[in-house]
Amino acid sequence: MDKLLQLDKVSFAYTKQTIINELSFTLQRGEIGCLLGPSGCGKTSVLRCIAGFESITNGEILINDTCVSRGNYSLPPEQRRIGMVFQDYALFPHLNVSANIGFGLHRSNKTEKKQRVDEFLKITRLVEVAAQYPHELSGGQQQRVALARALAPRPDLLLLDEPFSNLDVGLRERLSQEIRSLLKELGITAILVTHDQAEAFAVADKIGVMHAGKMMQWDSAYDLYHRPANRFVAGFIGQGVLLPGRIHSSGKVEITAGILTENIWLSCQPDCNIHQTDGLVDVLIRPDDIVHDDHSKLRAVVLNKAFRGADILYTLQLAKGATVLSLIPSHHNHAIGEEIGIRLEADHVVVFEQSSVENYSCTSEPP
Ligand SMILES: Nc1ncnc2c1ncn2[C@@H]1O[C@H](COP(=O)(O)OP(=O)(O)OP(=O)(O)O)[C@@H](O)[C@H]1O
Repeated sequence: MDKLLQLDKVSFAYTKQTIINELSFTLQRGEIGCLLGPSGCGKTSVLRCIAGFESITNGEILINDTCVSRGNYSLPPEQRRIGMVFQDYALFPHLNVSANIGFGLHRSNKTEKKQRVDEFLKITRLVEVAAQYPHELSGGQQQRVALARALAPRPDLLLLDEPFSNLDVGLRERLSQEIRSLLKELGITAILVTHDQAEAFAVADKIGVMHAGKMMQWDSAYDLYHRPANRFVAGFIGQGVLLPGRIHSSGKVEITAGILTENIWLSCQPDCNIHQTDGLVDVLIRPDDIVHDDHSKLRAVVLNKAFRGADILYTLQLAKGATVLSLIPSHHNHAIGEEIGIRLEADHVVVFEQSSVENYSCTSEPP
């Protein structure tokens, strides 16, 4: 694999307000990356810097190992070989579908242009509506036109800014999977911006979780969920609760809320000093770590429940007062206030040091 895009300690400011703060990540050729984070954390600004619409204040952006942006230099957007799909699609209303798709092909002759437009009409399943205008199309069709228009000039990199946000949930899910298949088939390297985790998980190979202009973690969906680098990522990705715990000198972790009968082994990074901090930690417990078991001695009271179709997400209160979440198959339909049996079934847990501002995330592994 080779690097297609590299951001190295990129910073960007509007007037004096820092918007992006020493952000770094790398995307390999053919990979799909996603920037995920709360509103205003700077996701769109990162795309605009990569596209060359904004000048960065520090750091470097490289595409195909060539620097396109640094503090005092910015290659013009039209020379970056980048395609963009915006939230509102930005289709030209006075041009029909074919003309919209062909818009960026000004370097091709007439025959080449027609061939390329026909190819992308087919790829994006728009042949039947080729002569129609944007206002005559559904939201999903408009989005496919925007995608075809961005892909037709064969860019090195495709940037997608919240491309599904105007579509209803069902269509979003279907189109996000369709787009992933299409990009993979064509071998296109792409970055998607979204604040929807399900969308990021469905489309991306690598996900960057951003917070206040900083990259909190750039990783696979699996590692973001199971090995979050800090408390922000642990709270932002998936669901779960942090329960107080204690690390024993044996290297095992105990959850003081009393949900463990046996302690779990813990393995930490070499630079982690968690064992020297009186062993006080917060242990991340995910809803899938707590299973329903009628025979368990550990009892919990149903505080709340959210029906999810196949499962119900229960909020449960333990005897010692702590609250946990549990994802239980929905045929186990318990009433609020009912007491049920539960047990912890976790292959691994993640812990964070309680006392330090620094966040150490340690993951337990079987001995
Ligand atoms: N033209 C501008 N002038 C000044 N500040 C701006 C401008 N555009 C964006 N900002 C600020 O930059 C910050 C990051 O905005 P950006 O749009 O990159 O965030 P985002 O993560 O994409 O947000 P959202 O998910 O809401 O689209 C915000 O605080 C925003 O107010």
